[in-house]
Amino acid sequence: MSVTPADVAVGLDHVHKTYGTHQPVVALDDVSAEFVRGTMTAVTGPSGSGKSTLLHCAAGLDRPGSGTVRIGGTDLSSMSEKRLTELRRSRVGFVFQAFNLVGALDVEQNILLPSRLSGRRPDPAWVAEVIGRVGLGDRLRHRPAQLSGGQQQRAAIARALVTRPDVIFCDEPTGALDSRAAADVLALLRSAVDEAGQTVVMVTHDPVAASCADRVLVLADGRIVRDVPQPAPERIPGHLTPRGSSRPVAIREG
Ligand SMILES: Nc1ncnc2c1ncn2[C@@H]1O[C@H](COP(=O)(O)OP(=O)(O)OP(=O)(O)O)[C@@H](O)[C@H]1O
Repeated sequence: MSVTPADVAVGLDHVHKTYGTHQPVVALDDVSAEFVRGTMTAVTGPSGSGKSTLLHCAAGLDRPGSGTVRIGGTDLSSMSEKRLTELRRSRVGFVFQAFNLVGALDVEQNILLPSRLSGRRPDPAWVAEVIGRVGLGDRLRHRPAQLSGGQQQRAAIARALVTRPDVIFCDEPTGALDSRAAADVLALLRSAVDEAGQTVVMVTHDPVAASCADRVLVLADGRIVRDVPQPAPERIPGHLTPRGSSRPVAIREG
């Protein structure tokens, strides 16, 4: 099936990124990739291969030295920092290994923070649905430090979902979690793709997480060295929603 420009949620075209000037490190070396709407892509590869740099450039958190990045057809290179921030707030969600919740705010305040920052009042019914999906209805008044790692990551996913972003970028979302909590997080990300049609781009070292994606990109030395569609389904944990299924994903409460 051919991909039209309208199908592309995020596109990188000949992206180069170098750090430092005296002894420059080439982090991305002529990377081109298209992330299709309504799909989950895992980006994997050895330490230092450029995964986080790719994610940061694709999400508009960092600017490439050359090449172009497009989100929903909008070229980020000519945008001012202010417009880039607005675009990130309205179109992009982030989930990080370290959760990045604000310790002084409770769960509900954390979940609503991106909406507050963008000055948009989210639909209360949608907020309730997101909170229900991540199974944190009875933890809304808790601070992040009072939650388990898995609960904190589910709060971070709710925070990413609440603005209904086109794309959710994840950097090692299961890296700090045990296997059960990781499975819950992967199920939530999968349902964002399969049920809400969102696009997930996930950096991961975890082969189980990668096997939940529709496609795996492997980086080495700043280049894409493999592009694997449909990784082996037998490696997908049995309790996750299979690709293409519309079955709801049950998340444990608590
Ligand atoms: N701020 C920086 N200054 C200098 N070099 C950097 C910087 N950030 C990354 N690098 C270098 O760029 C290269 C790619 O780094 P990057 O963090 O993207 O790799 P990674 O694949 O995500 O690694 P890991 O799996 O260890 O997180 C590495 O050689 C790294 O040392």
